[in-house]
Amino acid sequence: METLDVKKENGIGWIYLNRPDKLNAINLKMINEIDSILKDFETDNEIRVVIFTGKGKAFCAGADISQFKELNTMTAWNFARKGRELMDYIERFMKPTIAMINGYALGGGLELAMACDFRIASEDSMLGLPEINLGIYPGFGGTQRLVRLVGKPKAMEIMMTGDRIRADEGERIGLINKVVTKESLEEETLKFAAKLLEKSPLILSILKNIILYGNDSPIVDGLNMESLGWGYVFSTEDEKEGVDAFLNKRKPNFKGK
Ligand SMILES: CC(C)(COP(=O)(O)OP(=O)(O)OC[C@H]1O[C@@H](n2cnc3c(N)ncnc32)[C@H](O)[C@@H]1OP(=O)(O)O)[C@@H](O)C(=O)NCCC(=O)NCCSC(=O)CCO
Repeated sequence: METLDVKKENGIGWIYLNRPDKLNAINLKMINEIDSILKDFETDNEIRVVIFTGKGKAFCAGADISQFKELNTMTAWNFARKGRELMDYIERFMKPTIAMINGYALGGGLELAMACDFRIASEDSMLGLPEINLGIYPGFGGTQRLVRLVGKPKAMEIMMTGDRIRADEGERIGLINKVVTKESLEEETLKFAAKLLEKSPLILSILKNIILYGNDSPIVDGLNMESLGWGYVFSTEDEKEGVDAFLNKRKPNFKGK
């Protein structure tokens, strides 16, 4: 991979954005490489959680601005569409995803983090959607996802001023799940991932699906999906295992079946 470093370890698929000299700015090559590695992780039964992070001092400083001079209406639209489709894929990914934010998460970098299920940030991280300062606006889903995560007034302030916020402010407004020290970032992220690894991967996928699609639907449809799915879950081996383990006072061993 030209723009990524990838590793598979103890059930976790790691995706390191790897253009540190450009603060891991996202170009078309990176979009295609993330898409390709996610397809591999999706079908690899050993991988149960995916973690995104950045090499060097940044998580990701957004889309690669050096490419912008060559863009016209058609090619810019196409680039935004490709970026957005990747973020949609990450959001709908069958397995839990975590953004381990190690520094700047700006523009497309924050949009990538927002497409993940969870965001754990080091205390020195800075977050923002500064596109307005370039005379553009967020194009990888930020205009929609930030509003849903933090509410309209804060989202409008962040996007319309382009101001950066610190990780602790991000946690306060609900954008970040957990802020930790720089030194403990990986350890804390692994601790969080370990909780997910203990659960049934099958039931986690179903639950994620219901939360996401339900959130985009009228509540009556979301509630209906919930109860239908709840019934379905009782036909799985993992439900039998979980209940049996509880009743017999032992730890469950979920198989994802
Ligand atoms: C993140 C900032 C504040 C860091 O500033 P600083 O520490 O001073 O580091 P720099 O010298 O600025 O950056 C080092 C190196 O990386 C290049 N770079 C940084 N960001 C980008 C980028 N987004 N695209 C391309 N290249 C980038 C920078 O040019 C330097 O390269 P040299 O060759 O050494 O000159 C600061 O870098 C910053 O503000 N970056 C831009 C953040 C931004 O506006 N992001 C939004 C992009 S648009 C977008 O994401 C559309 C999708 O919605």
